[in-house]
Amino acid sequence: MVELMLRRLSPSSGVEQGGTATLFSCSGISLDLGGREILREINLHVQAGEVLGIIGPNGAGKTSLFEILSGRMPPKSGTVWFKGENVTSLPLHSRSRLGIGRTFQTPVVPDELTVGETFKAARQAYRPFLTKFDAEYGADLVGLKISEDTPAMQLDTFNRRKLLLACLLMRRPSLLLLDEPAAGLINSEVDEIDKLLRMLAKEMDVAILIVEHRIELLGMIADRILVMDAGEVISEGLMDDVMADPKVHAAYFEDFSEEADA
Ligand SMILES: Nc1ncnc2c1ncn2[C@@H]1O[C@H](COP(=O)(O)OP(=O)(O)OP(=O)(O)O)[C@@H](O)[C@H]1O
Repeated sequence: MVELMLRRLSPSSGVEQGGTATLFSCSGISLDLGGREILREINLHVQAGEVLGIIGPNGAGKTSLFEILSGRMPPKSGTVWFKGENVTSLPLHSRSRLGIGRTFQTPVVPDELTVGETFKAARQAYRPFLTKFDAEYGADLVGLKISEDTPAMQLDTFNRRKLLLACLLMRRPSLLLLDEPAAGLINSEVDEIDKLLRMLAKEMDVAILIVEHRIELLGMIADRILVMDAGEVISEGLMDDVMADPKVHAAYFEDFSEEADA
């Protein structure tokens, strides 16, 4: 009992941090793959309605971190907390049920299904099964205006991203893990994603962790930025502050000079 209380009151449990209720957090996350250290002692936290942007040069470990936070991969060590509970050992589908939704860099849609069938499969993916109204709610939120009979494979990148996001949103998640949601989009589409994410966070209180290379998008929507390099967090804070951090300059500058030398 005492241990449980300590767990609940511990800052790393994410219940109370800096005077604000933390919805989701991780502490001491490390990961090895193929005999290499990929992540080392990562800590982060996010509260309801907050947008945390994650940036870093290629290979910094951002996607690997999302694999762990979403439950697709176990860490070597460390803990993931959601709504005050330790969810480190829960797989992806169990975390989805609790209210964690994740999107991927590449918006892969089902080969053989239409838009309507994709929604149906998502509605029935796990209990509680959802209704057509839930699917319409998700489609309305993202502004998806495509006939149900359209094969999902025929959708362009933007509508694929919208379809996949709608399938997540119809479950009313309280946390979204978004891996480069603007990749492959043109500027007007990025603006639409920007508005949608702001609405989800600020009007619907959804917490968002977003990995994104487009600094201008993050500058508009992120409340805080966390910068990763070579598997570690090297800077954290407001966008202007992290961009002025010499460690961040060094991480990007060294990467670019290595690319130029190659
Ligand atoms: N299955 C794996 N086995 C071995 N190494 C891996 C594996 N997956 C990723 N890595 C390595 O882990 C490191 C981090 O990769 P990761 O994709 O997480 O970085 P990232 O920051 O998301 O990069 P990008 O911005 O290019 O998407 C890279 O060096 C990558 O080569």
